[in-house]
Amino acid sequence: MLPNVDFTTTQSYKYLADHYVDIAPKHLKDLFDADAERFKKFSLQFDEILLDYSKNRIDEETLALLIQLARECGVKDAIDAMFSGQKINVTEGRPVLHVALRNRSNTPVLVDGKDVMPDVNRVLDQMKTFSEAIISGEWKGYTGKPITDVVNIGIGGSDLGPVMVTEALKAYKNHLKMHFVSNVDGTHIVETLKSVNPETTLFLIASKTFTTQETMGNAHSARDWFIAAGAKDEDVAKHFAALSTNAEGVAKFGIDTKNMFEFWDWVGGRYSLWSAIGLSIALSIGFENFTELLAGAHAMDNHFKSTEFEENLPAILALVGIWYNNFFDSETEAILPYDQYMHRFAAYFQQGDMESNGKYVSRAGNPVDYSTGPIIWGEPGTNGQHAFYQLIHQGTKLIPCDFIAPAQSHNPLGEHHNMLLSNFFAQTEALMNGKTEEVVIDELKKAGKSDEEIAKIAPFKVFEGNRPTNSILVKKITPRTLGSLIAMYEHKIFVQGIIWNIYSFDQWGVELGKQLAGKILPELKGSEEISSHDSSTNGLINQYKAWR
Ligand SMILES: O=P(O)(O)OC[C@H]1O[C@@](O)(CO)[C@@H](O)[C@@H]1O
Repeated sequence: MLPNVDFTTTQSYKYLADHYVDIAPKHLKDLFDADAERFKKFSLQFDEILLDYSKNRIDEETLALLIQLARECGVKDAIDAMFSGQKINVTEGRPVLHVALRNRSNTPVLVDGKDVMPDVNRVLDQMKTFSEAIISGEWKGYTGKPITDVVNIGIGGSDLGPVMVTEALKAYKNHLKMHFVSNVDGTHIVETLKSVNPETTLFLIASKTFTTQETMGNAHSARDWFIAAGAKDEDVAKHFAALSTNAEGVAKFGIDTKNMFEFWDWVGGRYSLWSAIGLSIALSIGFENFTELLAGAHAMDNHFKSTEFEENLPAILALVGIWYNNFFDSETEAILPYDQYMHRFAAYFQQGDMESNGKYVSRAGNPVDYSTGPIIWGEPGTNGQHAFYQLIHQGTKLIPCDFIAPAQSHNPLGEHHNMLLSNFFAQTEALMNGKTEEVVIDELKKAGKSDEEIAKIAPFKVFEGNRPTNSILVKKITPRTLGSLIAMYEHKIFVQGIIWNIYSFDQWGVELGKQLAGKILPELKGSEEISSHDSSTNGLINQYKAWR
């Protein structure tokens, strides 16, 4: 099973705490000035992905101690436990095996003594056959027309992954128009249904549990709309498919289980885009490209489980993140893709990271007394530069940032890509070097400012710098490199959870709100005053009922 080590009691943690005192006062500029080989020492390449982590507040001693920390916390054993199908999702009694979904080597993966690969491949074959029939137009709707629009109805891991990937790989998409409905707010389904024709629309009801309130509500509304448009119950089979682990729930909803694409309870929702939940991806970019996505992730899996931590991209990202989170007290991490197609990448890892490591109870069952999962946020560059970079450059908070960019654009147009990449390079350089008062004053003098004007404005134009970043340069965002990138971040999250001694695989924290919403929903019917809650909740509910 998983190790149960309080990392703050390890020898390497103690050494790191001492080392922090030594390295914290050093400026990144000085670290670079002192070592011409710094970029070479602190960068790694995996296939067509370059990770430059040299603009971090580390030296070789820091890295060695962080790697020692990973070893003392049993990270390698934990990796082996995950890949071998041990039930490391202890609070739900399940293995954590999204890696099996993309195990293109087809080496056996045993769950309760049974190899899961035949089932994984059966569903992949079913996805291939189905997606090819829809894409080719061979599959006809109830009036004999081919499908033109696909509406994926799901939320959380049943939405964020498909949305992020189909957007990131838009350059590979075919003629099918993809739509994603997730919010229970009626606006989401109403606005979507305005733009589609019931005769040529396929609905994918994506839900691991097939009980999620938002998804079931939207699914029923879609079905009501479909029947109200003139279709009959028997036509549902031509226009509704289910992606789920819950065959009983699917049948109860009225979807033919022939149109069900199953996956299993050892697939976490936030790790499910590689499973049947990825059917919308296969429909959007074609099954072959979907298998390329799987292959890229599989390549990263092999790298992760077989590479020493010194050369291990997910491990390095994880350890550098722990350095800031637990020694510099940073609270957030920004993911900044300089690629408009990757505009949902940060949002995807808000669930991936925060639902995994947003935990305060250790694997021993006790509240922890240290910081765990960071707040993940971000927007594509260069837009972020015109929104929140002010705070990253001159705010009082340390915000480690991951800058991601492709060397090749899918839309080469004049100087655009050079302009984009010039900003990608310049921002991490500026965050590292800053701008000294001396330089500011010199610039103001050259601009003809008087000494009095300079004295007034100079302090506001100084940049401390010393703000850490990772730069991830990808040759081109393709299904394969995207698969590797996503898996790299998944494994980074895994390593951090192991070191923080928490369970990264359940999500009990999302349950309480759902339970209370279930109690409040019936109170919203009728017009009587509500008094069963605290005065705030009662006041809000009663005002809502008065106004609606
Ligand atoms: O796929 P489903 O079972 O409908 O769950 C949707 C999402 O709901 C959760 O918040 C769990 O309740 C996420 O973990 C999950 O991805």
